[in-house]
Amino acid sequence: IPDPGRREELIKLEASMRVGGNVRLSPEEKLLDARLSKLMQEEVAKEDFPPALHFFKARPLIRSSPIYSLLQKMPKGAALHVHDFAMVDVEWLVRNVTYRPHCYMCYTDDGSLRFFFSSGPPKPLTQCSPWTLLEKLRAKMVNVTDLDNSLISNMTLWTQEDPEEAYPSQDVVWKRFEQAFLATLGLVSYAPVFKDYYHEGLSQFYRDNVMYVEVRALLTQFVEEHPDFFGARIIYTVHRGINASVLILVVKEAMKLQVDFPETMAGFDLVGREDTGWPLWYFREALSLPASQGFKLPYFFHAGETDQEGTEVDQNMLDALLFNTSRIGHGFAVLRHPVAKNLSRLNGVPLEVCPISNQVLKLVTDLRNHPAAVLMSEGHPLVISSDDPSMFGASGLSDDFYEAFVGFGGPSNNLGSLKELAMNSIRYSSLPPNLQEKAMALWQTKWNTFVIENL
Ligand SMILES: O=c1[nH]cnc2c1ncn2[C@@H]1O[C@H](CO)[C@@H](O)[C@H]1O
Repeated sequence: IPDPGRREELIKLEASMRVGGNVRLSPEEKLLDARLSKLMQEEVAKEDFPPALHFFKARPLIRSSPIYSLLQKMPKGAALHVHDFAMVDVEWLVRNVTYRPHCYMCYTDDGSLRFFFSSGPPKPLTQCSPWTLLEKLRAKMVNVTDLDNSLISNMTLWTQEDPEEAYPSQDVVWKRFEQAFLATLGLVSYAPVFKDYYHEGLSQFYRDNVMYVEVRALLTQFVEEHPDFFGARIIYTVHRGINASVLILVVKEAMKLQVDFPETMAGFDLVGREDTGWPLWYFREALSLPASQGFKLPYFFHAGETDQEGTEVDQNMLDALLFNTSRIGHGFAVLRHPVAKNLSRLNGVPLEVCPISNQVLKLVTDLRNHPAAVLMSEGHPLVISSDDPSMFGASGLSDDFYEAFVGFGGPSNNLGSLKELAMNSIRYSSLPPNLQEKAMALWQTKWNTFVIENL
């Protein structure tokens, strides 16, 4: 016969193990926590429970939730997993960038877009329509809005259609995803646009109360204009489809960048779909190069962004840890790899969890079933990030924080969980210790204000 006292004890023990389970709350924080807990009860009682729905359908429900408005105002710390060309609202790219002079456009045979800035017509691309100057095209059109809307939908996965019908498989969604990146690339890799793009990207995160970003980006004048922003660092990346011999050259380049720009370079990573790319072990010679020369090149590997069991790629998490990765991008496969999971925990190597990305790219349907729901309950080191917000119709970090906070454990979470997640993002960032301390102190001040203002 269970002893009620013992039961109580075990429930408390579990609660103390969660992310944030040991955070002690001040009297003010307790008041806010009580309010939050009431809101959470109302949220989980909703018939259309947002984390159970595809984000494209859930977004209006999320955005009208009082929890979302709190999360928006909350100082969330750092965004540690964000891709370069997926930071800024696509609307901005079309309405601002494609209206600049010298912007050429063409359609590929499979209906995707390519752009190029050039003073005269660029060299024709194979399997692509002839280039047209957008300025000329728009001058001839009666309805430019339709054109602009079609450009927008070409550069994001966001759709009003049923997402399950639009993207029936991982193959389909990844193909569209990579095409959208290629379209964006032609706009953003033009130097004047590049500068504005990063400024705009950092602004979008800053407006969402994020104070530091780790991205494949250049430092801009943004920090001077916003002294309470800690800037951005670059994780230099290359696509995991390249040859092992080419990676040797790329890693050498990364080492050089690390020496030349120690304050901007955070380290190195490989990107692209894991299931169709080379496994990390294939690149072992190149990846061993820095350490074999006594050189410190921090790694931030994408690993375990797969639901395929037992493939070579499925070993990426363990290999990332063996190569001494500083963090793991995604780590969705973690529950199937107990040894990798223990190593990540013992060595304090956090997983960068990106809930909306995993849902849109079809690793999980209902976010309550995301592996990070288990990790949260065990107090595993993790941070929440947004991966490619512009591709998914998300904004800053708030949407992903909502999905994690409400979806991964719902009422088991409290203000302490949010506090710990935000602090984790600073603690696990690659800011050097002195800046980390400064960032944490500033974050604490912002947090106290947030608490008082939202009691
Ligand atoms: O979730 C992701 N996993 C792996 N690779 C990604 C993800 N999101 C974006 N990219 C990769 O980043 C490149 C642009 O920096 C894109 O081409 C895409 O391959």
